[in-house]
Parts: sequence; structure tokens; C-alpha cells
Amino acid sequence: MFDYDVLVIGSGPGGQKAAIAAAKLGRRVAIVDKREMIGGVSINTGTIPSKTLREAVLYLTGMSQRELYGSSYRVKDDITVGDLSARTRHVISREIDVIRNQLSRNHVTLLTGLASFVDPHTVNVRAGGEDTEDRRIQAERIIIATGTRPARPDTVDFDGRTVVDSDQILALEKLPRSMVVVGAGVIGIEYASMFAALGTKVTVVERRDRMLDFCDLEIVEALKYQLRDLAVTFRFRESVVSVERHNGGTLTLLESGKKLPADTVMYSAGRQGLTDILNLPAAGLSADNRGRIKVGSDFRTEVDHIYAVGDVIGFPALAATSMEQGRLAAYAACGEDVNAMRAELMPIGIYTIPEISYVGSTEDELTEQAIPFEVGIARYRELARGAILGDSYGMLKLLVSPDDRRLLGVHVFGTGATELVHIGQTVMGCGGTIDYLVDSVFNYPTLAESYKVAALDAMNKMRAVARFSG
Ligand SMILES: Cc1cc2nc3c(=O)[nH]c(=O)nc-3n(C[C@H](O)[C@H](O)[C@H](O)COP(=O)(O)OP(=O)(O)OC[C@H]3O[C@@H](n4cnc5c(N)ncnc54)[C@H](O)[C@@H]3O)c2cc1C
Ligand SMILES: NC(=O)c1ccc[n+]([C@@H]2O[C@H](COP(=O)([O-])OP(=O)(O)OC[C@H]3O[C@@H](n4cnc5c(N)ncnc54)[C@H](O)[C@@H]3O)[C@@H](O)[C@H]2O)c1
Repeated sequence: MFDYDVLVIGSGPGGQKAAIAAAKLGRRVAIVDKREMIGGVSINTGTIPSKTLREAVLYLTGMSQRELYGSSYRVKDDITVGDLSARTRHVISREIDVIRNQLSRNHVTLLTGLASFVDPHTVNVRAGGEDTEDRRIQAERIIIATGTRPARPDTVDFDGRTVVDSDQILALEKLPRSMVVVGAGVIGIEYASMFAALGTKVTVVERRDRMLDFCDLEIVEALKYQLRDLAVTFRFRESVVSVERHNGGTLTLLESGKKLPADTVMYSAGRQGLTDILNLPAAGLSADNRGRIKVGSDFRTEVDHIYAVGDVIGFPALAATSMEQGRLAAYAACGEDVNAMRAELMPIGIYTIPEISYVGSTEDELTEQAIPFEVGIARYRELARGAILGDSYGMLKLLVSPDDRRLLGVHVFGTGATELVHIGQTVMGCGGTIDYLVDSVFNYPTLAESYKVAALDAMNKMRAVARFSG
């Protein structure tokens, strides 16, 4: 009766994994997206281009080698937009190819166009361009994975050249000498650090009184120090009222009356769920004012056979979590048993320069909940690998329960942070204690050795307490 058992709307990380998981379970699956957006925001405008850009910036500026070769060390003197975008284009096209290949070898039908509901089981696919013919697709189960787009305030006149959102920043024609970044969320701070590394004079404007408030305070302070060293100016507790475009630049007006001139303004003040074109009421669904769809713990919406995953359901809105949500939603839609996602083990990786990553609780959270903890720290400058790499600021911090020596949190700052965090995540996931880290032999010289150093530090501190408390 249906054209497909499962229809997935959106081919970002959530949609891809949902489609492949359902196909692996033997279902007839189709996935729909615009031709130029295969791979979603993640591949085309978000995660992958920004992370590739970061890698290109690190390489071409010679940033990570300057401790060893001096502060004037560069791989290339006049870095152009072309130098940076060549690498990004290369990686994007490879990734799109991988996705197409994975979908096709799993017999997932790729439908190109924009989907909107006709009724709870029927979706209209409008191809656009020359191919204006609409297609009606009926599916037994539908998984919505339409993601988000940058939020754009009406008071700002985006032109894609001097006043840009985080999608448009990738298409800048030349590197700005100065830039205002509006919003110190993850996107804002990641781009602020890349442009600062390229020599752009960056000013970050943030409404709140601090940034990345979900991260360890000490690590955020360390990041701010590093960014200020690259001439970044922070304006906290300041709101942007409007942005004016002038010949040869922009003027950003703040509520406090300040005026900030800059070549370019980048808005990174949150994102809006892409639900307006879906015609949700036809399916018996609705979205909130930020375009997000409400789901239960198995990603089922208010309509029994329709599921939603990824950024369109809101927090945590990461490629990493979207993929897992997609897989779990497909299992639920196909009647398989699913283990719920373990939120306490969800890692966060922030690709600033230097990078940050953590898993588990922060010191502030534990203190608020009156959970005692001991801190164990390893500093890269005391690790042989840190000296070899020329990273003297990096650190790894373990938060340990003094009662049973379990790991409560792992916070890493510096080279390899987003990779290293997974050692701690595994120990936590397996219910291990720091005894495992103390008693293990780590390769030498490695940054992973920081786990042993930090675990010993925590152990020594706990011993000191035990001496007094008997
Ligand atoms: C600059 C930036 C950097 C980021 N960096 C990271 C990072 O380092 N790590 C990380 O984990 N996450 C990162 N993210 C977040 C990550 O990109 C998102 O969490 C992820 O892409 C969400 O995946 P998704 O499956 O929800 O959908 P998306 O990737 O948003 O894709 C949704 C797709 O649905 C399609 N679509 C929408 N409406 C329709 C419709 N009606 N019909 C058909 N198709 C439709 C869109 O065209 C799009 O292709 C970053 C985001 C940005 C913007
Ligand atoms: N490494 C990663 O995992 C990664 C990287 C990039 C993005 N992302 C995800 O993308 C999503 C969107 O990120 P984002 O940074 O755009 O949004 P966000 O909502 O995290 O941050 C927006 C910030 O802008 C501020 N702001 C809003 N309006 C303002 C104004 N007028 N003036 C001054 N400040 C203002 C807000 O206070 C907020 O701090 C997040 O969910 C994030 O997790 C993840």
C-alpha cells in the first residue's frame, strides 16, 4: 500500500543514520533533500567546512608550531580565501561522495527536492529548478530530520558579503581585516578564533555575562586568555541593536550606545528549526516559536508513526548526537528494542583554537548539587609530548568522587582535546575508577599519559585528606 516503509526527510547526520539503520533492518527506505544539500548543514555549511577551515588555518598560519619556531613563523605569508576554500571544497565533495555511496549500497532511494506533508502518511516532493514536477510519496513511517538555519533578526540587513550569517561566512570574497562576531555561542567562538589566528581583529559581542557557560570555568578562562592574546576583544553584557552597511565597511550599534566599525559582521546568534516549509498541520503536528518539534524519549512525535531527530528537536543540536538519534529513531520505528542515550556520557567538543572537550559534570554543577569531588590535573607543559608538540598551555582535569574514586567529569583543553576525552568517557561508561588510570601503563611520550598524571594527582590529594580524617 505504501511506496516506502520508512521515508526520511533531510539528509544531514540524523537523516543519514536513520535511513541506513532502517535499510539494514530490511525496510524499503527513501531519503529526501535538496540536490545541493546532500549531507545536510553538517557537510555543506556547518561542521565539516568549519572544521576543515580550522585545519587549513592551523596549517597555513603555522600557529601550532610557533612555540617551537618563534612567533613570526608562517607556512604562507599572504593567506587568501582561495587557499582556505580549496581544502574545504575538496573535503566537502569527498564527504558527499561517501554519503551518496553509502546510501546507494544500502539501497536507500535518494529523492531530490523539498518535502511537505499532504496528510500524515503522504509527503509531496517538489524538485524545483527545471524539474517542476511534484511527486507524492506515501510511507508507513516518517522520520523528520530537517535541521536548522541561522536565525536572522529583521533589524539586520544581511548582504552575504559584509554582513553575513554563519552559512555565508564560508563564501567571503576576501579575508576581513576586522570583524564583529555577534553571539559568543559555539559557532561564534569557533569562527572568532579562526579569524583571529588569521590576523583579523575580532570583537565578540555577547548579551550574557560569560561565554560557553556549560563548560569548565577554568578552561573557558584559559581560552579567553589565549584569544585575547590573538587580539580578540570581548564585549559581554552587550546587545546588538542594529548593523549599518556603509561604503567600505559596517557599523554595529550596541544597546549601550557603543558603535563598532568593522570590515565584516558575522551573526551567530542561534539557529531556527527548519519546519516552516513542512506543512506540519497536515500531519497533525506543530512546532514551537523556534521551529522545533517536540518528541518523546524514543524520538516519536505526537503522531504515532512520525519521528523527529537532530537539530529540529533542539538541544543538544550536534552532528554527533543527531547521528545517534537517527539510528535510535529508526530502530524504534522498525519495532526494535532500543537502549536510551546515556546523556551523562555525551561528550562536548568545541573546535576553538585551542580546542576544548569534556564529558560528565563540571565543578560548578557538582558544587551546586553538594556532591564532593577531588580534582586531578595534568599540564601539557609537564608532559614530554606537550614539549615535543610545543603546547605549553594544554591541560587535562579529572573530577573524582572521593567516596568511590569514580570519574565524575573529564575536562580537556589544548591539542587533541576532542580525541583524548574519549578515554575518560570509556572509563566512565564502564563504571571504572581512577585506580585503572593509576595502574595502567600508557605509551610514552603521549598526551594520553595526562590521564595517569591527573589520576595520580587526584589520588595524592585524596590521600592527604584521608591522613587527617583517619
Ligand atoms: C558552523 C557550524 C559548526 C558546527 N560544528 C559542529 C561540530 O564541530 N560538531 C558537531 O557535532 N556539530 C556541529 N555543528 C552542528 C551540526 O552541524 C548539526 O548538529 C547537524 O548538522 C544536525 O544534523 P541534522 O541531521 O539535524 O540536520 P542538518 O545537518 O541540519 O540537515 C538537515 C537537512 O534537511 C534538509 N531539509 C530541510 N527541510 C527539508 C524539506 N522540507 N525537505 C527536504 N529536505 C529538507 C536540509 O536541506 C538539510 O540538508 C555545527 C553547526 C554549524 C552551523
Ligand atoms: N563544536 C560543536 O559541537 C559545535 C560547533 C558549532 C555549532 N554547534 C551547534 O550549533 C548550534 C548553534 O550555535 P550558535 O553559536 O549559533 O547558537 P547559541 O544559541 O549557542 O549562541 C548564540 C549566542 O548569541 C547570543 N546572542 C543572541 N542575540 C544576541 C545579540 N543581539 N547581541 C549579542 N549576543 C546575542 C546569545 O546570548 C548566545 O550566547 C548550537 O546548538 C551548537 O551546539 C556545535
